[in-house]
Amino acid sequence: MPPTAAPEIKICGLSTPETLAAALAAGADLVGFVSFPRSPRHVGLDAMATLADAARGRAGIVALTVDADDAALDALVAAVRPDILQLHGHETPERCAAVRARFGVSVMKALGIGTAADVSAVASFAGAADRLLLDAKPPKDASRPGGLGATFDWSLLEDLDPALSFMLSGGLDPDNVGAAIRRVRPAGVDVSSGVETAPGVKSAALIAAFVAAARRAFAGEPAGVA
Ligand SMILES: O=C(O)c1ccccc1NCC(=O)[C@H](O)[C@H](O)COP(=O)(O)O
Repeated sequence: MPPTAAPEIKICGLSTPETLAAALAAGADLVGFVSFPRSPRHVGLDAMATLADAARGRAGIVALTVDADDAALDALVAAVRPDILQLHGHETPERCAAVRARFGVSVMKALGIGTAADVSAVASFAGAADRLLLDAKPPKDASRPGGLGATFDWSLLEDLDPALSFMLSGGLDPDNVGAAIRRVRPAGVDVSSGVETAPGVKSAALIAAFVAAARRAFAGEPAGVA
């Protein structure tokens, strides 16, 4: 599932049929399911397959893994049949390209941004992944590499090659996503914590508010127009 020219809105970390239904009803373009046992959003393969089947044809199905080996990805791809594999660990450009070639699915590579050096590294992934997701760099002692609800300094992205297309994530929520889109001009946005009432507990109301706010900003509506 290659990206289109239209902006993409992704709701990540969905784990129940009810909140998946809310994301689909709100018009999310991509829905993400987390395979990382230490995460409060982790779903096992059987549950992920059931959720994916409910979303198939209505939104792009994104399966998120962290430094998964081929055996783990074999099992996940066979069970879930995702449209996109989100690689959220330390995968290199070579590993991203190898995953794409082996499984024949689109790859979304998440990259943590905390310094100018992190921004410099982004370009090396451009040919190896179909989508680049720029996220807040997790602290060294973080329990997981993403889904932490932390923003990063968006001004760092001013040094990015303007020809590079990327999605923005990291601490977005219904209140700040419009400003983020107007300032950073990403090709898409991704949220998890910002549409939750507690870690792993998604809110249908917050999902709807997030998608609506992002759509308004992508449509070029000025801030303050509801
Ligand atoms: O959500 C998790 O628990 C998670 C665990 C391991 C790797 C990545 C994880 N989440 C990634 C995301 O949900 C998003 O792609 C991104 O990090 C934005 O998250 P948030 O700042 O919570 O909106």
